[in-house]
Amino acid sequence: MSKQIAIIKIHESCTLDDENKFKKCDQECECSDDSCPNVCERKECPETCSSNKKNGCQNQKFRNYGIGIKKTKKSKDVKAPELTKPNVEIRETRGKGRGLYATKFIQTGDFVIPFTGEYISKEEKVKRFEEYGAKMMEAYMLDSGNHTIDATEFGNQAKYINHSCDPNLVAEQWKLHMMPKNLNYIAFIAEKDIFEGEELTFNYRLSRDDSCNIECKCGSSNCSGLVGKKENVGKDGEVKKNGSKKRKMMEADVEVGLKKTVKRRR
Ligand SMILES: C[S@@+](CC[C@H](N)C(=O)[O-])C[C@H]1O[C@@H](n2cnc3c(N)ncnc32)[C@H](O)[C@@H]1O
Repeated sequence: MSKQIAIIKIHESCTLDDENKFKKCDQECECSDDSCPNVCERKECPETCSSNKKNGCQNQKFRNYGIGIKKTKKSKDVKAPELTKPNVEIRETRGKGRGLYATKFIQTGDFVIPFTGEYISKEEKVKRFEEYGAKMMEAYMLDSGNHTIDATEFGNQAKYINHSCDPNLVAEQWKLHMMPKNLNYIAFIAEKDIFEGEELTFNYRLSRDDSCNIECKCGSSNCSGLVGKKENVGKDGEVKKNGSKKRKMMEADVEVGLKKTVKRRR
């Protein structure tokens, strides 16, 4: 069995426009798009946010999935969330092993699924790779910035998301209320409308250290040929081979740390 790894590196910086710059997440705020300061900064709102609002707070997706729930004195008065399950299922693909598929229509900007697992250091990642390799086990890992998230033993369905050079998901880093500030949580957000039965994919963007020589079977017209291979982007930002303009922009976003926004809806 081969070792498997997915690495992402994402930089997010909130750029609220002048009108919303000094806005606070107050009773009027629906927390459903970037006009909410918390959503804009990719921070989940505190659970008490819901009870202050007529229509509830829409920025509770990790908590609704069961992540980051901590009982506090205040939270005794707040109803525990009814846990939501993502509209996805694992299926066998053609030539890529298992994959994750949509079981319902998913709209652009929707939160699809978080990536869960154990948070480990870079040193532990190297150690575990060797251990998994020795045991002929597949390793499922994602780089969250400060840590690597190891989903091999304790991950959710998100570990079965395959790579595509023309993906329909983007991985975002989020901070959760009451959770350590150095932990980045990862959410997969729909970058396009996704129809029932479609495979969910994201761009692995493997770093040079983690690059692999697996032939990419994503089937997209801008396929780079290898799973997660970084394209050859010149100084002028021009992709040297096999790159579409859209892909070039995404690469540039990552390289220079610009904001990559997917407009969120309710
Ligand atoms: C994180 S796993 C994804 C789930 C995996 N398909 C499975 O069955 O466990 C990553 C591995 O899936 C396969 N894979 C993912 N995307 C692929 C692609 N576009 N083309 C070929 N193989 C792919 C490769 O073997 C890669 O190492």
